[in-house]
Amino acid sequence: MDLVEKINDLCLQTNQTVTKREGYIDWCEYFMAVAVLAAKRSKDPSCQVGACIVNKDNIIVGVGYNGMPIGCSDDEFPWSKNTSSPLDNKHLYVCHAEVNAILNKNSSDVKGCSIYVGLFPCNECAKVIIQSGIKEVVYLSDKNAHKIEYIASKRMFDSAKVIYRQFIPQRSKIEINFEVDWELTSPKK
Ligand SMILES: O=c1ccn([C@H]2C[C@H](O)[C@@H](COP(=O)(O)O)O2)c(=O)[nH]1
Repeated sequence: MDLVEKINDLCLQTNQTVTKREGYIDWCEYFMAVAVLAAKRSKDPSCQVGACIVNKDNIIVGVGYNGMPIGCSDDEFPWSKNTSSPLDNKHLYVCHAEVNAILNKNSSDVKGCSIYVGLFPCNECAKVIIQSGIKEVVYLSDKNAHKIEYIASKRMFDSAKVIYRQFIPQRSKIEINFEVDWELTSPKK
């Protein structure tokens, strides 16, 4: 319990005005955290990407991460790249996080939505993002900015008027603790 929570707890016990909790995460942190959490489902040993699509009402309408297509076993299909045999390269098979998030949508479409992604989208994802009507891309890392696929993404986004902006975290981490003591956090009866 932090100081404000302790004061509020005291206020609750003595029937005094209680102020709202501090330290809560804002919308952008929340959506990017969902994308980062989704990435933890990825089986790709070298790069885990997550994506979270949000509508204008701040409702999450799709989440995805990079993985093998349904029915293509994570244990049978390759996770290597730079292989001598091109057919053993993961890039031929993996569905990208952005595409999975769009395909997983729980709304009729994703027009006008924003997509939060760990990694700036490649050119193939950029095409799908544009065609789906997504209007904003918020990304954490642009580590591939020098590669032609990513230069092409920006060229297409600029032409199609899809806004892209980097998410600059105001905190280095958000902790998820499954061992919450609900007795301590619940208001007293
Ligand atoms: O926009 C993108 C770009 C890449 N991915 C996925 C595809 C792969 O599983 C990894 C990239 O692997 P590397 O080892 O860095 O080549 O990321 C994606 O989901 N979205």
